[in-house]
Amino acid sequence: MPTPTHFSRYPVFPSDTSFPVADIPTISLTKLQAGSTEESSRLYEACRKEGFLFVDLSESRQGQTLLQYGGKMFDLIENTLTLDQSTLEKYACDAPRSLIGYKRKGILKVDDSTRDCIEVYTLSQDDILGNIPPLSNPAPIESNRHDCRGFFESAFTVVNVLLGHLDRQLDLQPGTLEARCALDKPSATSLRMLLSPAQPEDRRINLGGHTDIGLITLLFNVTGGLQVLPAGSENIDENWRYIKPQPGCALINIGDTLTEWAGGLLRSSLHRVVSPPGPQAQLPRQSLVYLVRPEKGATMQRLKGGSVIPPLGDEEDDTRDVDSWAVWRAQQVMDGVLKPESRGGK
Ligand SMILES: O=C(O)CCC(=O)C(=O)O
Ligand SMILES: [Fe+2]
Repeated sequence: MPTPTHFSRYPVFPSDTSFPVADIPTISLTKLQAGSTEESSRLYEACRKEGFLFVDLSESRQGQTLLQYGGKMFDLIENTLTLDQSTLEKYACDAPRSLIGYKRKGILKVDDSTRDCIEVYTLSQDDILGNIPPLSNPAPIESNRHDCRGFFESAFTVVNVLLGHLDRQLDLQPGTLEARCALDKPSATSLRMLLSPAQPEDRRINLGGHTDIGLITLLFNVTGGLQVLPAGSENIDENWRYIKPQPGCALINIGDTLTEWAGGLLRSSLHRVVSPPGPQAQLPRQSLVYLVRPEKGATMQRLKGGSVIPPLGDEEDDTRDVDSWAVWRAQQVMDGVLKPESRGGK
């Protein structure tokens, strides 16, 4: 998570059993950077079994840089999403075609009778890094473009360490996964900044169960509220588990596209956001979600070569373009047609 200062602003995550916590492994970035085969196997196991893991950034220089930028982005969420509604509406996104820009509360279905209660501002990586002509964003973002760039670059540096180990574990040529999402390649990669209002009286779902569409997600939050449905559990309320934020760590989860590319070996897990547990619900909740998507023009086709990813056999290869696939899926989910569920994993 960003810095201890951000943690100290909130009551601690309650320890009573009415807020059951998921068992999520913590992997050391320093050990991965040093090439530890044991840590690499632990990473791969977590990507297959839970689809979620913490990466401890605190001992690594690159990790600490990311923590610092994460802290700055947390301040930016507050400065941006507390602007008045009419200012934010000028940047309204064009969902589901594109989520870049501002999303007000209530656009997404949580279930048949309820809508989401999260405000979101989504920043395009291409915009911040100059892969496309600049877009217009609210003033707090425009005056902090330099820090936004620092966030994207340092977050990708960390993600790239993970992708390098996944190449190795999946018996792919070194650099295979990075080459498909490199920073200078136009893509739908984005940084989602989320803010939910305080909801002390209300134990409700803020963002319905979903899987992330892209390759891999790096997430920072300070208060609880994110929940995962553990592998093998039926989708009923009692089975959902909270993910307890860990200081000095980023939370990572595998997305649908990487699961498809790897022939289902990795797990894209169903997750959702509910009111923060206990006293944490008295304050607004922020979170920062870096969603890595493949380069434009890539397809959903399974990665070939190597001895680990299973060959296709009789199944048909999915030649759809990644971005049109994502828009199609987002529309299905928004309309409540497609019931999201976990994919892949062992
Ligand atoms: O707010 C969170 O903790 C998670 C949000 C999330 O899952 C998403 O934006 O895809
Ligand atoms: Fe998500």
